[in-house]
Amino acid sequence: MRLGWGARNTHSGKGADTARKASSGDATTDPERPAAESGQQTPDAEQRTTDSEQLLFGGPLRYDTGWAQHEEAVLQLDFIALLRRFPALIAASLRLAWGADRQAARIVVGAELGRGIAQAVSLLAVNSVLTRLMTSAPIEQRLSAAAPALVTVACVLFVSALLRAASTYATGRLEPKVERVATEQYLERAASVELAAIEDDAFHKLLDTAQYGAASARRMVSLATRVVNAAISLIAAAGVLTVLHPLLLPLLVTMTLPSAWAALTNARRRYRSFHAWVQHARAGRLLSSLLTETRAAPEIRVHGVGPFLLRHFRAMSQSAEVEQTRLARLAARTSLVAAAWTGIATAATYTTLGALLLTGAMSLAVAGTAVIAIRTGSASLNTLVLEVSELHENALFVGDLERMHAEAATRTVPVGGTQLPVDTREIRFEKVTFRYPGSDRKRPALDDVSLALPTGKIIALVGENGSGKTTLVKLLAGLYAPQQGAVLWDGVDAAGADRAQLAERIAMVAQDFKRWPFTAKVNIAIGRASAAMTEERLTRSVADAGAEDVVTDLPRGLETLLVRAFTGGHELSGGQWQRLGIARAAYRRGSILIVDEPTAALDARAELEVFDRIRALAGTGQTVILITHRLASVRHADLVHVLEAGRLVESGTPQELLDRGGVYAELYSLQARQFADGVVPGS
Ligand SMILES: Nc1ncnc2c1ncn2[C@@H]1O[C@H](COP(=O)(O)OP(=O)(O)OP(=O)(O)O)[C@@H](O)[C@H]1O
Repeated sequence: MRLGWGARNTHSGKGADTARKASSGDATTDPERPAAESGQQTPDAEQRTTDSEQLLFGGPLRYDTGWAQHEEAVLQLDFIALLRRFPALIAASLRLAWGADRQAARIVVGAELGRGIAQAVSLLAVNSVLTRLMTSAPIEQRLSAAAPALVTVACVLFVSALLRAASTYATGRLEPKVERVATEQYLERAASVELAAIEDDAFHKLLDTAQYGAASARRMVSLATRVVNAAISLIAAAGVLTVLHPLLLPLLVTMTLPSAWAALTNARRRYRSFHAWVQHARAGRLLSSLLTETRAAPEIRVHGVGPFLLRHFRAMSQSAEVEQTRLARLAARTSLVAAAWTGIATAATYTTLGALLLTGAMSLAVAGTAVIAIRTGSASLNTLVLEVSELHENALFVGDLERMHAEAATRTVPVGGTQLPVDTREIRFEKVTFRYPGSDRKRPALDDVSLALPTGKIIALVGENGSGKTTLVKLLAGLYAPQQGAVLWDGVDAAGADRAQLAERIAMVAQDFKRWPFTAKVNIAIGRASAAMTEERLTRSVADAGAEDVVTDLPRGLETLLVRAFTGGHELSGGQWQRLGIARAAYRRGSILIVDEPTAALDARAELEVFDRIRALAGTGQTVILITHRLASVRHADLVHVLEAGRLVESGTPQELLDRGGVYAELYSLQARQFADGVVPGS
């Protein structure tokens, strides 16, 4: 049995094409080449990715724009592009650090610049020491001549140590701040987008990849520090080498190129693999959390779902392990090639030094300094290349975060807009047609619906499953905008209205309202999280919802934590939760109260009571939009709209609809007959 996540897998957009091209790269005889040079996946990798996609999604993954952009990002991981981006990377790290803590950023930059200069001075001082020691003068004279330079070396080392300590402290202070700021921005953006974006799988993938951006931003701080330090000490070593002999600098570069190539090749592979496997990783995490989740626990035990989930988890982990092994194998091979290349270049460097010494083109003192400078320089260059490639790799993840910010900005709930009439008398749906974004269903969820919702009344929405009732109230609450037609508040189109003002007026008990893992008190007061919590308002809301018994039964009353698996945690029944949900909506005190299936989990007595309360709320001037399948409860409604397959088929008072003998009357008599059958056996 397949798990079938990501059912919509037949995407044929531009992004999908790019991704398909990317994953069907030329099969070459060198398994490294496609990943390392052409940016294409190996046939092996392609096969395995496809296998995992089959396992996960029952077909090819639906790639989207994010993917195409990652392709570009991967292709940017070549040496020239890296060099070109170097200043931008350092600037990006600085910006992050500056935004998080200016003082610490100043200390890091100052200390690292100081350390680089200290390194150059110490190299020159070492050269001076060697030159003075390697003369033919008596040893005492040589030592006293070298003494000032030796003191300089000691002082420089001392200053360098102090600077290092300062840099370590400031970097340590900066890193968590950078991560916090980046994480906060990520969460803030994610929470501010339209509901449609959250439901869009392409945006979700972007959210997935971008979540690593904050940790990468944190790493970029210390990496940038090390890069700056290595760059300065490399410049110092290169300067000294050029002064000593012009041949030495190219030799130093040749020695270091192989590790640069290896680092970049491996970084590119890792990044590419990450993007190919990110949804796989999320699905794996989801599976493991299902196995430990309290709500899934009963079914796991009664239906024996555990082994099934475990089997899938194992299969997914194993395919991920295969990918890790592939990466490790390729990395080992690349390192081996790089090491051989470095060995040859090092031998050539020291042979050249020997030849220069033998031919008398270089003195012994200069050769000694050259060896030290080459060692320092190659160490710096190695560090530089490794750190720059790592910096770049992390910058790609920060790039994902920036892309997510940019995408989120285009999908954010708009701020400001037309003011809604203060005392709206009627909300009208005018020829509204709505299809869920990305939906491939033939018929829209709402199809050319025109209806009126007079305020201050109880209006019931009735219809069979999937007829569009919930969709209609979601449009009313401004969670979606219709593709055709308009929702008019006394003639003002809600599409251009101030969304904050619109939301302000709505209180909603959705079918699947959130059961927050907090105390009962918070679960109610979260209905208006921006307002200060007051006891009076809490007590009123509990009473309005008829939830007094629920609260009294709780071990610590409103202070009881409503989540199992935490110390002192308590679980409510479905009906008890439902009453708390209504209390939450009552606490919100919106002028329009939407209740979607408010009594589905209630017993007969509670149901009657809840409807009485809801009617009482309408009596205070609140508009109540009621969605229910229990038609007996609808008889007190002022107006009933009946939906069928996304279309409005009937409207009127309950009595009018019964008299008309249409859909409503049919559904009503069906329910009444069931009830009568139960009461009067044999009838
Ligand atoms: N988020 C969504 N994305 C895509 N399609 C959706 C979404 N929510 C609902 N639909 C589809 O829209 C149609 C109307 O659904 P809606 O939830 O409005 O029906 P309903 O009348 O409230 O049904 P029920 O009585 O079962 O709650 C259904 O065909 C459903 O599959």
